[in-house]
Amino acid sequence: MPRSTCADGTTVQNAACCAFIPVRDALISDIFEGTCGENAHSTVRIAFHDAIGFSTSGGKGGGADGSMIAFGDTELAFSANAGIDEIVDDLMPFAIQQGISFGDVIQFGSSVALSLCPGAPVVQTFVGRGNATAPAPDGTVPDPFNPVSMILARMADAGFSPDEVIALLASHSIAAQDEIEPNINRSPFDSTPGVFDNQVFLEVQLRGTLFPGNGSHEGEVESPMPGEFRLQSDHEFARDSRTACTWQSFALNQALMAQKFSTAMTKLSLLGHSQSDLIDCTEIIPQAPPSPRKQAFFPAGQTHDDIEQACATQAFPTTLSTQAGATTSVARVPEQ
Ligand code: HEM
Ligand SMILES: [Ca+2]
Ligand SMILES: [Ca+2]
Repeated sequence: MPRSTCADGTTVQNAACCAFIPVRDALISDIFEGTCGENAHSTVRIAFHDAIGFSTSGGKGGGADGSMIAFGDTELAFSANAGIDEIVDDLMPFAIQQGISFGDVIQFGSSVALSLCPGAPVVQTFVGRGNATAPAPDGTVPDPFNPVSMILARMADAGFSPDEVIALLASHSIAAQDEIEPNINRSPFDSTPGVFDNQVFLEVQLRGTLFPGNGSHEGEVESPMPGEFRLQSDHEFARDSRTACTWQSFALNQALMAQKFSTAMTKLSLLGHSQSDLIDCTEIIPQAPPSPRKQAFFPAGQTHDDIEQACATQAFPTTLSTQAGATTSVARVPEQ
């Protein structure tokens, strides 16, 4: 098939992708403000919450269909979706103005958001989703206080293996909480929330010693450093025999993490769809800048002694270095 030339001079395999070039540019400038900040993070989160309303055995929604926006009156009232309303307020009028479906604004938007986060992989990205016909029922999105078995069972019901779940949790490298403890909103899950690195896998493996805010809350456990917030579910995934070795493998290998995440994200974005019904527009997704480092580091003041070894078959290596300087508080992600 001959390549088509778009209005801006870009050539693409499928002419339908031309229409998404101005959409991409407007997302970057108007929604994400050119940075891997709150709105980029929230768009990756809604990509999960919208898509996971799906079961391989049916009856749990249409997957990556934009139902989180189209049926927001229903789905945004579910407690696991607390806080998602903010990004819906941005993406809903944007999609209408651009003339694209809610399912596409979420999944295409997530891939574009990732392109602003240094270290993130390009995610194979499809467009052409139709409109949602019904809301997802409550209970499809895991809560951070759910036991590992329960989260793995829910994810398996949607078609994901334990290894794929851990790969998707690389997203918590560009993440913060607002809703569990609103007093310390925007407190991140790792010390580098603007970088898609593997710090979250290393830092969640460190011994928890403090609560960053005012004591404990449901779904929260102690974190290793001031300002950092740790989800109970992340903590348990890092220590459960079913997932600990995969968790550690990502702490030790950023390239592996990025590659497994990318594949799992594409799978997520296709829930409820046949790939052959959609159009592959990956070639208009920009490549993110590289991560500033190739290896994870111990935050200042922490060493290998602070690792809670959990993988039974491979010891955490002693080769990673400690960041220079005194322990500092992890800064909140600025509000957008
Ligand atoms: C599997 C179990 C998971 C649980 C229990 C979980 C739980 C949470 C919680 C409680 C928050 C904080 C929300 C708030 O208070 O504002 C959060 C944030 C986030 N989650 Fe997850 N999550 C899971 C999986 C995922 C997956 C699979 C993705 C994407 C692929 C994802 C992406 C994010 C992102 C990007 C944020 C940050 C949002 C922001 O900073 O605005 N999470 N998650
Ligand atoms: Ca959905
Ligand atoms: Ca990070």
